[in-house]
Amino acid sequence: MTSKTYSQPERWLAPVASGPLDASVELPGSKSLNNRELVLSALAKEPTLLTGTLTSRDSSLMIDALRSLGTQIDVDTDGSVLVTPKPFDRSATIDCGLAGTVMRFVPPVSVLANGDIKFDGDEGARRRPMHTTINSLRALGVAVSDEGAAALPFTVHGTGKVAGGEITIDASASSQFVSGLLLAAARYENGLTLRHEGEHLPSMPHIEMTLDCLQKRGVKVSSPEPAVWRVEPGEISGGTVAIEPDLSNAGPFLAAAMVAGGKVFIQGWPESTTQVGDEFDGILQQMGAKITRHVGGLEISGTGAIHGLDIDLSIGGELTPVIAALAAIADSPTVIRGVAHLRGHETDRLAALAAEINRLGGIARETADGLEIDPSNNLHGALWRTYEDHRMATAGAIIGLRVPGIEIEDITTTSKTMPNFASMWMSMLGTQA
Ligand SMILES: O=C(O)C1=C[C@@H](OP(=O)(O)O)[C@@H](O)[C@H](O)C1
Ligand SMILES: C=C(OP(=O)(O)O)C(=O)O
Repeated sequence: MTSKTYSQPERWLAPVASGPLDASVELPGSKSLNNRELVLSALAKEPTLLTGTLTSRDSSLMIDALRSLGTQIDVDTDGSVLVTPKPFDRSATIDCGLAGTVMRFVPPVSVLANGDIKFDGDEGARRRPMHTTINSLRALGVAVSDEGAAALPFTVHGTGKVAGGEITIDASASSQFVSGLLLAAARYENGLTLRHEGEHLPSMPHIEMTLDCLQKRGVKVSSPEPAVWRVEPGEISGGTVAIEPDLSNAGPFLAAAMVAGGKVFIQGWPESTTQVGDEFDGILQQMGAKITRHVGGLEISGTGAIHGLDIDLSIGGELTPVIAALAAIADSPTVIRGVAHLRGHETDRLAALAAEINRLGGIARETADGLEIDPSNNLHGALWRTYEDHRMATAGAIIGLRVPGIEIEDITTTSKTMPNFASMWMSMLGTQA
């Protein structure tokens, strides 16, 4: 399982923008919402129809994982997905690929199975932090066997029910440890009171997204004090749930308008959302963009001028590669702070971004919890390594709009959350005046 790749690696020469853009972009569904709603649908008391879903490696891995537990999932050609909950009555082997949402969300669900559920994933997944998930399941009284490394692979020995109650975890390395437990907790006999004690708590909006998804399905949730959450035991409703467009994946397209100049309209930008990608609005304005919200979407326009900034991105670490790419071609220095946990993402993103920006003749330094990036007059084409990371590939494409000759090592890494990235990028450029 560990050597499995989704598709053959494919080099891709990033296209240079030859003029200002005038594009309208339709994004695929949000990975974070999609995979939360798949989990909640499998745990619900009745079927759920999901519309506007994401079709990508991470969503397929989640569908396969929930099917392996027993859930019936019917995928329609129009992109809607009907999830019919069924008993988790069997043992199973689950491939997490490189998906944080699968490796952190499915184990707390699998404790409800009557059987042994084995989890493994890509080679890179075996390096991602999993100790908090494993420790938290043990704290709930569930037997988990690992190979001593508190990482993938491991097996959850489900008995069909869990008492729940109160546990304390350290979620410094990922908010997904919190979200995974909260998503499953309404099905624990006594619900769950979850307390985080640790140095950092990254990605708060993702935790708020989890609470919001639960609440919308009739689950009683609360946060009695900071870093403490309570999920009452109870039924999870089904019905019809629409998945919003992925605002984190809007990042490269928004950045494109700033690099090439001109404007890009993102279709379906929600008026209100729990997605942290909404933060691009304020951040990119600080970097020089003009943003206007319209009914039905958001429009960004740029002039090609990009300014550096000093920013704490702890609330949205997954936005870092886009900001770092813009910083590499900005006219003033950038400091990105508060994202030490990015070292446990698809790859060590701080090391990867610094190495690749420097390979192009840029000036980037890793700090303990982020990056410092200075303007450079020496940017040139080179290989841009992708480290199996979708956001490394799209970051390279952003710089490639300005700097000729950037070859993306493997563009198929974008299949993790946006398999059509390359063709969407080309059609956006096809609109150049
Ligand atoms: O819950 C989620 O859907 C996510 C939470 C965040 O994880 P971390 O807190 O590990 O950064 C984010 O980076 C990831 O892309 C998706
Ligand atoms: C960190 C990310 O993914 P994952 O859900 O695998 O953690 C990401 O998409 O930026």
